[in-house]
Amino acid sequence: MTTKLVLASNNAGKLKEFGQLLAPLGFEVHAQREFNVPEAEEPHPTFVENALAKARHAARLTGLPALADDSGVCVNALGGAPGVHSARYAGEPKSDERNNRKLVDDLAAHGDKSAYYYCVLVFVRHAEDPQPLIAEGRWDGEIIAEPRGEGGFGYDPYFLLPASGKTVAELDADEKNRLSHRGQALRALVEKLK
Ligand SMILES: O=c1nc[nH]c2c1ncn2[C@H]1C[C@H](O)[C@@H](COP(=O)(O)OP(=O)(O)OP(=O)(O)O)O1
Ligand SMILES: [Mg+2]
Repeated sequence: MTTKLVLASNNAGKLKEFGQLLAPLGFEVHAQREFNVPEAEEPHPTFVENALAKARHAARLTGLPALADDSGVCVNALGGAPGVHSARYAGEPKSDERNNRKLVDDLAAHGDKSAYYYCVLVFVRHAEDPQPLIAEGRWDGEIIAEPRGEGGFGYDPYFLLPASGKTVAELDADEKNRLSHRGQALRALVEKLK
């Protein structure tokens, strides 16, 4: 049986990746935009609380099971910033270009460029689900000052994978999904759905 679910995100990059990751698994996936679900508030200090808020919001407004992702880049020399604030690091309106510029500027004086992507996924069967399924993923790398590559989204052109010498934006979609924080989290979540 195929499970129909709503993806509680308006981020085009995430939606594309979830489409690729979920397609082979037999889910019928709909973006929340198809149901005119407005962006949820994300006021919380943790990824898991924000992901839960997004999932409940989409489930409440659609009556469907919902999957939400809260994610970001955490930079060690910056005490874990931008972290949960990654999407709005350089303020409103959200802008990947300004976020990336601010990140590079903020890191310029630091020798330690190590960072990691972090993703929490929350699945709720309905808005009041007392047992949300939760999974996480982490992906280590370093922040570089000059962008490279055209793939991915967000911070990817500045996120270097030292093992391959490539940025995430230089990976093809399948490679990114195999390695990424989001791919890891989704595979862990799917195990819990079984
Ligand atoms: O694989 C990734 N490659 C590059 N950048 C990424 C990735 N994963 C998260 N990120 C960055 C983008 C954004 O600056 C923040 C997520 O913020 P986050 O609030 O979870 O998502 P969002 O507001 O863009 O869309 P939505 O809340 O509708 O899902 O972390
Ligand atoms: Mg957001």
